[in-house]
Amino acid sequence: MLEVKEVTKKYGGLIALDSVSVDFKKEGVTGIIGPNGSGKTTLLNVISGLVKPDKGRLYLNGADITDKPVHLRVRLGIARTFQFPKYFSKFTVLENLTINADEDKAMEALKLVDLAHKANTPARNLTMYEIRKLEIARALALSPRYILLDEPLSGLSYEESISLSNLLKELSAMGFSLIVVEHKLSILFKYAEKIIVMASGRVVANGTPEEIASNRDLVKQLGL
Ligand SMILES: Nc1ncnc2c1ncn2[C@@H]1O[C@H](COP(=O)(O)OP(=O)(O)OP(=O)(O)O)[C@@H](O)[C@H]1O
Repeated sequence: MLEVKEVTKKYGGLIALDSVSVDFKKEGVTGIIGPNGSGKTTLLNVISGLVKPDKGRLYLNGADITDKPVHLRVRLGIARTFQFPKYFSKFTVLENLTINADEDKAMEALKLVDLAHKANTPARNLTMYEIRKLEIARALALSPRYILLDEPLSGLSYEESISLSNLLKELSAMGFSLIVVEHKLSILFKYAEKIIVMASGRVVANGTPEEIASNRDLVKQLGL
């Protein structure tokens, strides 16, 4: 279990996270939703170790990981993807993975996302859909237990979004725990088991997709 306990992060006078507490179980898909600027990406950054909280602690299976740097969190099983994909366009798909993983692990990960046939293609020749899969494969090659995904469907067509969400569902069924920041709610609500709603740096609701969608006041208030 991954636990975020009363985490606060300020940027100058702006409170990006305001005493956020939330638990993530080991399996399944948790969606994080909320208006622009509500703190979703900052929460992923704090969990992955890119951003250090001003207050609060993070625990992985009971162990305090608050002061652990990114690479140690990766070793403990926390990997991520980015809203704006980070990859080396001149490198091949496989080379983009072998920067951080051995070739066997990298090929295994590419097979999981159905990108093995593009292993030797330079990343610059990929479509956005394939780049999103490359990012997921790069996370998978690190043998994670948790994968944090920041808007994985961004820039994809409806059909591509459905395909990618099916892939995420499969990964979840294989035992990976996914934490997904997403704006495409109708698709997210079909494959997430739990939804966390953020507003102004706080968790304002959490529940099943059905519970959140039936909370009309909340949906209206947040413009979701
Ligand atoms: N590095 C930073 N420096 C200053 N302010 C920041 C920084 N990162 C985030 N913020 C601010 O913190 C707040 C929360 O940002 P965050 O990116 O976490 O929101 P978000 O919910 O992910 O938004 P979006 O849906 O637009 O991606 C915003 O007001 C943002 O401008």
